[in-house]
This record gives sequence, structure tokens and C-alpha cells, in this order.
Amino acid sequence: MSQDRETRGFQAEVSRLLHLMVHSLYSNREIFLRELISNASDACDKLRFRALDDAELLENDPEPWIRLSVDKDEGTLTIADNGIGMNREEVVDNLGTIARSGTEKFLASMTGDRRKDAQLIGQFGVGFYSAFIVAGRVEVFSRRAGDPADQGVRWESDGEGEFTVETIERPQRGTAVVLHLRDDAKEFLDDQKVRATVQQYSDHVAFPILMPTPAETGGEGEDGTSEWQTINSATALWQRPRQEISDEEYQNFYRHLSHDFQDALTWSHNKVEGALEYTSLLYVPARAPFDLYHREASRGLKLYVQRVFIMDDAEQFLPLYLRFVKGVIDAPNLPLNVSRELLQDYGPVRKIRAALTKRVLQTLKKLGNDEEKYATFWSQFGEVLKEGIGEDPDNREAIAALLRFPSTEDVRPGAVGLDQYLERAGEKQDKIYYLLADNLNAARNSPHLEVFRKKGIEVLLLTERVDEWMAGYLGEYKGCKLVNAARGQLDMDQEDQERADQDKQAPLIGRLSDSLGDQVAEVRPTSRLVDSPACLVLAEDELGPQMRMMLEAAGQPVPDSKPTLEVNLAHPLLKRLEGIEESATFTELAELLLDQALLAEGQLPSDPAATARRLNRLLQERADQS
Ligand SMILES: Nc1ncnc2c1ncn2[C@@H]1O[C@H](COP(=O)(O)OP(=O)(O)OP(=O)(O)O)[C@@H](O)[C@H]1O
Repeated sequence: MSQDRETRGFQAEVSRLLHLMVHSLYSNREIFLRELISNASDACDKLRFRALDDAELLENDPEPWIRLSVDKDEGTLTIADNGIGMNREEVVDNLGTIARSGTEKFLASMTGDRRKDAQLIGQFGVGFYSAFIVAGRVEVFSRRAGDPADQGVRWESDGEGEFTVETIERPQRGTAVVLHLRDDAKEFLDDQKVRATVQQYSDHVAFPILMPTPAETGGEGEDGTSEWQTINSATALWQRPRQEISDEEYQNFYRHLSHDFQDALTWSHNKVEGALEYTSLLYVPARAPFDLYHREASRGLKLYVQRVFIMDDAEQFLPLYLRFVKGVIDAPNLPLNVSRELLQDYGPVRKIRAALTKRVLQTLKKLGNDEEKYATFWSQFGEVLKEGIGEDPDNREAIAALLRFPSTEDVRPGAVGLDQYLERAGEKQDKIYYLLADNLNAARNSPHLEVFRKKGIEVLLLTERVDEWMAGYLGEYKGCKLVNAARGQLDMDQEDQERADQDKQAPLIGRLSDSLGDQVAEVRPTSRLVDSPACLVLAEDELGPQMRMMLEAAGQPVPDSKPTLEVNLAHPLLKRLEGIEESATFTELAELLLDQALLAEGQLPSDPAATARRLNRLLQERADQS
């Protein structure tokens, strides 16, 4: 019966993934059943969608089903569906390669530690290959709906690096996955075990999952074939009333939808009635997928119209910065033949998108009441959420309320929200101060914080790359301006101001300015410093180091900039400088003053070798004196 049998090698990434999966997911092995049932359910969804245009595809078998059967003699468990099926080319592509960009890098990050890798693989989504956790050999029989019976295909592999494919006769459309169970997975030959696993993980699948009726209840038909019995509830979970759905059911549905095997952090299930009717069930995962930052990575929403699956990755329903949200939206009034292009400019879709965006932001706000869960959310998705400050001006304030930063009061990452900051600051403070730095250590030790410490003002410490960009867009929160602690002139009280004005005239300022020439934009007395002799300050409108790095990385031109050197005239070092008449020595020390201010910012002086020479001369002198 078979023709064109060929043996092919798996793509290298598949072999590696298979190996890792079998090793690290051993203790979670029942997930294979959920994954294969999810695939079968997706295949039924796809067929129903295609059949809207071409009813012929349903042949004489219009009702979707998923059938599970065990053969104790052969030691096999079969998961079959009458869904869309695959042709030979699709079988080779889908079951022999992985087409997600970044996969190689992701696999390289695996540690070899079983527990850690199991967690990591969750970021990938396990899918079909999980069959090999329980099966030493897997056969797949498939025929694509609409293809003739002689275009069936059989695929087989032991998961060790190669698979074979051949074209076969297959009257039944759809796919059957036959698992030849390993000795240590023979428990899945037990009907009861399979039923219990399905009921636990896949009860909510919207299509009937069938198993042969047990013999003792008269399961054999007259011709000796089995009668089938539905073992799940087979209703679309999102259509059921909220109060009837348990948390466990919500979580199981999430796992089915997302292929994640960790619970979701939270979810929001809503039915909106009226002219713009829709139901949404949106989940916030507990962990970011490995390709969160790949532009072409899939997004999480599935679109249904009247319970008929229309598309995956329905990106029109949520903005890019909420791309981590997974879920379902069922909009019964959209046309069934709706396409991605149509969705793009479709008024009702824009309205649903605005409403869903608000809904997710509210859900996240509520999650904020649970400190531990919110910390998990923030560590996984905080960076992505910050994109929203620039991308979504309409919801800027709501997104800002969700931001978290370390601060001078609490340096844990994600410790302080803007509301908490303002509450602590009290009414007399109408600004939110922040400091940008490459890392937390540099931020905490920055000389710019000295005056804030002295005055007891909290400063947010922004150390992520997007922070400068984000702070620029945010501008203010609840009427309080965001002020960069290292930029421009600081607001001062009357007394400080008068002293600074007087200091400007100090001859030392003029001499430093002359010595440093065009290395700096200006030298001026500071009101920021208490313990340090000098620091660098950027003008209000100048690009900071993070923006420079971002532009450079994107290959964009970066304008030249010169810092302003602020000096602490009350510092003993500056007092000593005042007394130095000899011009070469003065210049040398002025240069060092600038160099150390650069170093304190985490930057390199323009000529590090010259800095080293100056330091060495100073050390030498010091050594000579002692
Ligand atoms: N029962 C099936 N019927 C038809 N096609 C299937 C079936 N099972 C798998 N496939 C095809 O094989 C592809 C790969 O399956 P796999 O489970 O590995 O990944 P996925 O479901 O696309 O992604 P993920 O599991 O990460 O969400 C599917 O996208 C689908 O096209």
C-alpha cells in the first residue's frame, strides 16, 4: 500500500528539544495527553473555519470529534481527530522542524539541570514532541480534509534523530497519533487513568472527547466495534457563567490554550452585551515566553465568532505592549469571513480593543494588591509594559500607576510604585525625582543623590535601558513633574539660591573653566553635592547615556554632547585647589576632577591612559612624601 517511503533527519533543534523534553519533563509526563488533545482540538477548530467557505471539506462526517483508545496487546494509546489533517509536506514541516526564531539561542541556554530546564521548556511550549516523553515510538496517520484517500500519510519516529514518511491510503480524514508506550508509561493503557487525566486537564475542550464504552456496560456494538462515549463536558468554557467555573477549570483552560504548564497569575472573564457584544477571557501568564521580544513571535489571543474559531494571534485586539496576555475573544456579531486585513480598520474591533486594553490594565491594577504575585508579574513583563507609556498616550496614566522601580528608600527591584512614592513624599513635594544609571550599584552610589539624602527626598532609581525613553514620554504623573536628579538646575530654597549666585562669581570657577576648555559645556558651583567634590550634569534637553546606547545600537546618528561640571566649593579638595598658583599643577588636578566625575557616572574619560598617568604621578608624589 505504501509508496515513496523516505527517511529524514530532524532539524538539529528538534533533536535537541526532544532530548531535553524527555529528560526534564519526566515527572510531569501526563502533560503529553493535554498537548495532543489541544492539537486535535486546534485541528477541529481549523476545519470548522475552513468549512465555512467550503462545506465539501466536511465530507460525510460533519460533527467534530476527538477519540482516545488503548490497545493493551499492542501497548498503544491513540489520539485521533477528524479535524483538518495534514498532507505529506505539512507533516514533514510540522513534525520535523521548529520555525520559531531564536530557538537555537533558547536551547543553548538550557542548563542540564532537570528541574530548571523543565521550567525553561515551559517558556517554549511543549506541543507534539511531548509524545516522546511517554512513547518510545510514535506513528502519525493523517489526511488533509479535501484530499483524496490515496493522499494519506504515515509518519513514524523513535525520537532519536530521524523519522520516516510515506504516502498511504487513508479513507478517514484528520489525524491519528499512535503512541507505543514505554514500559514506564504503561499506566496510560488503563482506561480509568486516561479518563481521569482527560477530566483533569482537558474537560473544557469544546469538542467531544470520546472513549470506547467499557465492555461491562455493554460497550461493544453488534458488529464487534466499540461504541463511543463522551468523557468531557465539551462546552466552550468562556460561554459558561463565571460563577459556575472553578479556579481549577480556569487554570486548566489556560494551560490548554497556552501550552504553558505553570498556572496563570490571574485572569479576567467578561461578557459584554449591547450593540457591541463580545465575551473575553484574558489571562496573565506567570512567565514570559522566550521570544517575547521577537517581533514576529505569536501573540496570545484567539478569535472566535459564534464559538467558531477564526484565527490565532488576533493581534488587532490588544496593543503590542500587552502582547503577553493570552486568551480568547468571542465576538458573535463580527462577520464569519472576517480577515486580518478587515480587522485592521474595522470600527467595532477598535472599540473592543480599547475596552480590552482598559480591562487588562484594571486586572493588573487589581493584581497589584497581591505583592508577591505582582512582583512575579513585574519581573517578567515590567519592561514590556513600559513600552506602553510611549505607545498608548490614552492610557498613559493608568499604565504609569502600574510601574514599579527600586528607590533610595527601598532598593528591591520593582519595590516602589508612583502612588506609593507620592504618598511618602507628602503634599509639600510636587515633583517625582528619578536617577538614571547603568545598574543599581552605580545608581545607589551616585553623587547626585547626596543633596536628596540630606533633604530626605526619595529618588527612584531607573536602571533599565528603556527607562530614559519611557521617562521622557511620561513627563508627569498625577500633576507631579518627573525630574531627572542629574539634569539641569535643581530647585533650591532661597538661601541655597543666594549662595549659589554668589559662588558663580568665585575666581576658582573661572580658572577651572579655562583649564578644562572645551571638554565641558560649563563649570558651575553645585547645590547637589555634600560629600563629593564634583559631578557631571546634563542639560535639560540633552540625550542621556541610555538613549545614546539605544540610538547607537539601532545604528542612528548620535549628536555630540558636552557635560556640565558642577563643583562643590565647600569641599576640602576644592579649597586646596584654590590655593594652587602654579598653572600646570592646577590644570592636572582640574583634569582629574573631571575624570573622577566621569568615572562616578560609570563612564570612561576620553583618554583613559592620560587619566592613569595623572593618577600615577599623584600616587608617586604621595609616596615620596611619606
Ligand atoms: N492533530 C493534528 N492535526 C493537524 N495538525 C496537527 C495536529 N497536531 C499537530 N499538528 C500540526 O503540527 C504543528 C506543530 O505542532 P506542535 O504541537 O508541536 O506545535 P504548535 O501546536 O503549533 O505550537 P505550541 O504547541 O508551541 O503551541 C501544529 O501547528 C499543527 O500545524
